[in-house]
Amino acid sequence: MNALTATNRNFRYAARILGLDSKLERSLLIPFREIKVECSIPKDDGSLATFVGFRIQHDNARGPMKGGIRYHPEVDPDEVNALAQLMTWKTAVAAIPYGGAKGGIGCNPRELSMSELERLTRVFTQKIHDLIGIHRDVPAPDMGTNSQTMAWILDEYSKFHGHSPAVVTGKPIDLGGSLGREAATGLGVFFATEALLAEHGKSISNMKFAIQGFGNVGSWAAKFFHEHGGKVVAVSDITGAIKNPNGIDVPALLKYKKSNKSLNDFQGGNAMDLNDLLVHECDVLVPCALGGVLNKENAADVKAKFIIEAANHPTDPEADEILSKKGVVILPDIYANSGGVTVSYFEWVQNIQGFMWEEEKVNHELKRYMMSAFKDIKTMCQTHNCNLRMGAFTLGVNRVAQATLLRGWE
Ligand SMILES: NC(=O)C1=CN([C@@H]2O[C@H](COP(=O)(O)OP(=O)(O)OC[C@H]3O[C@@H](n4cnc5c(N)ncnc54)[C@H](O)[C@@H]3O)[C@@H](O)[C@H]2O)C=CC1
Ligand SMILES: O=C(O)CCC(=O)C(=O)O
Repeated sequence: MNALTATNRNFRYAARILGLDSKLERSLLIPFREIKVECSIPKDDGSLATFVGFRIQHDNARGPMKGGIRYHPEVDPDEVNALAQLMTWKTAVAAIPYGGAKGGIGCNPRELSMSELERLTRVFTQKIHDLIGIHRDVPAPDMGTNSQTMAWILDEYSKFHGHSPAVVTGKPIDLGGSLGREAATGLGVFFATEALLAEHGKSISNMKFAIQGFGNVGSWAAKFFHEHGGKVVAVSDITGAIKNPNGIDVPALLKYKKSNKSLNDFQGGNAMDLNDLLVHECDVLVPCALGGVLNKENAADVKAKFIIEAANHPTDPEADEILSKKGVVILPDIYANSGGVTVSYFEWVQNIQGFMWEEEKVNHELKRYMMSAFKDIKTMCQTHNCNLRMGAFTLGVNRVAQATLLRGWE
């Protein structure tokens, strides 16, 4: 199912549970602004390459719009639209004063040189600079982008508007980035998993984890699970997948990946088929890569008892139904991966304050926000007798609806 259809369906279901007025429902669903730009750059060999960039600004009732920028060949307007909408509900679930947005460029960053990536990022920034801003829309990294990408956006934006560190988050520390932001999504995933397992009388220790994606989110999450006694029994990325029933030595894998840029031929496990990771024997499945990976084709074969949605919309509604019938507990994306945007908020606050927090304070505050959101979601689940996804959706949608009603339309 298309990402936007799936996200709209979840939103409509939540709106029905909340009994939202149909006009308000329509107003919340339609994005505030959709930006599509042509980005042409000279390649290193002198030839011209043209890419299409998007920034979808979904909603700003609760504050400046916030969300990452993705570089991936499959970026399309519907997916960016869905991801922008998810950011609106996510920032509301996290109770941070933002709306939602998302951006992306349809490109394969693995096939572009550093200087080509820099030119592409600068051209994209030139096209959107007057529509983003510290109190308007604040980008951050997502799949295929990182702190270097944010540094280029900051530099290009500052040429038009003066030095503005708070216009992006997930920046390098030397440019005003926050301590703890790089690890934040993975650490938030760890706190969220700990809270969910505790509800079920379990702990991270000795649970078996299968992790799809070993980039920013997946590698940090794996590190935290491993450090707390979890057994990471399978890991995959775009280059391959490995398994080890006794638990992979995650620090050794991190070192291997850093020097080899690939998981292939890692000696601490056996190679397995990429697609088998999602149905591998484990207690906890943690998708940390693309959307829509759990669908009606593979949901019935999932062995995990818990799914932690570290990626955005990894489970489509058809899979949701199959998995819930099997009794699999799913911790939804708009809560599970909200640690990233929460520490982005701390970064923005630090930039505005002109004051840098200790990493310990960042992580302490992150845990506090994650625990508080979990409690709020559980309350919604009890109030509306619904699962965790609808608990999170009703929580987020209700907060945005209240802000919208309070502001009015005049
Ligand atoms: N970076 C962040 O702070 C946040 C990221 N997310 C979400 O987490 C997910 C991952 O994002 P990042 O880690 O930032 O991206 P990344 O670009 O750092 O890493 C993505 C990983 O997925 C792997 N991958 C791609 N296709 C794959 C496939 N078919 N099978 C297995 N692995 C595959 C890549 O090789 C890479 O290891 C995305 O859905 C993103 O939207 C959500 C919240 C915050
Ligand atoms: O850190 C941020 O502002 C956004 C992170 C993001 O794109 C996401 O949570 O999906």
